[in-house]
Amino acid sequence: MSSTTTSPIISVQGVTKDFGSTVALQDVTMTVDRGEVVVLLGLSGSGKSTLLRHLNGLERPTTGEVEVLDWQVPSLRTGDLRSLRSRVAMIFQRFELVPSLTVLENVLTGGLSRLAGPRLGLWAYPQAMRTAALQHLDRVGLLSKAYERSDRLSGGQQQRVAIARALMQNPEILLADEPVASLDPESSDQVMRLIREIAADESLTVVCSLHQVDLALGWGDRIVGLRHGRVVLDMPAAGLSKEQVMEIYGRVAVTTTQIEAIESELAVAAAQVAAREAALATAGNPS
Ligand SMILES: Nc1ncnc2c1ncn2[C@@H]1O[C@H](COP(=O)(O)OP(=O)(O)OP(=O)(O)O)[C@@H](O)[C@H]1O
Repeated sequence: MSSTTTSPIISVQGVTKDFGSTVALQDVTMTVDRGEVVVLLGLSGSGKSTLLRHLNGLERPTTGEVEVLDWQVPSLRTGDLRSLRSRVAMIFQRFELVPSLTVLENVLTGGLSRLAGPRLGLWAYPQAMRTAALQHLDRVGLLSKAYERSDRLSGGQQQRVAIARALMQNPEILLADEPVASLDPESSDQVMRLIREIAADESLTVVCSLHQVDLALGWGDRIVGLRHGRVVLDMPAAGLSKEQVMEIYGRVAVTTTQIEAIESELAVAAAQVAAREAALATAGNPS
């Protein structure tokens, strides 16, 4: 009998992140296997972006460990950090394209880390890179827009350009930070479907933050729920219903946060009542 064990491509162990008095992440532990498509699900402010940014070294944990592609991310210095980021692409809610550049030039910037220096203009890039950029644009269905200024495109199209730019890195991991939060429902569906198809075709590992339960349920292999910086749910998406997710969120809200707050308020109130009763008793029985 043979057994195979694969180590996770991403491992986050006991990560806490403070920004001054704000605790953005609290003792977060999660792993992602190669080829997995994981959704980070949580409300605004739950820590999704902060967690994603730890995975490519944009943030360092206050305590805890982050290992990605066998690198201990928080201790990486500039050169290794650049190597890590060339293998870990990221797309953002607001696309982060250069508005005045053409679509094709924007895609080409995704390959800059492979070149010795910055490039100005389309023809400054090697022919092979221009060909690859056009292929990626074709992949996202925007070949016909290659020579248009990127700010002339719709939001959904701009996000598809950002995906093509990410593909220029030949990444192993794609981080997507609320990639459809600025899009209408139809464009959102298109973009989410595209990411899923590309992940399968390219054997990409994907970690994507979302706040919409409906989108998350039909999409990822696994859902990791965050609330107030804590992991409150980590389950395969298959078979998980919206009610279950909402219920788990509700219960966690009540058990960990609200009950603690209510209990401490009750303790204060009880102490005040006891003090008042003692004062009244003393006033009523002067010795
Ligand atoms: N650089 C920072 N400085 C101070 N506080 C920060 C910083 N980055 C994040 N935070 C705080 O950390 C908490 C988590 O923020 P984060 O952006 O990770 O949440 P999120 O789930 O991604 O929410 P959203 O979708 O609204 O961005 C929030 O309270 C936020 O205000």
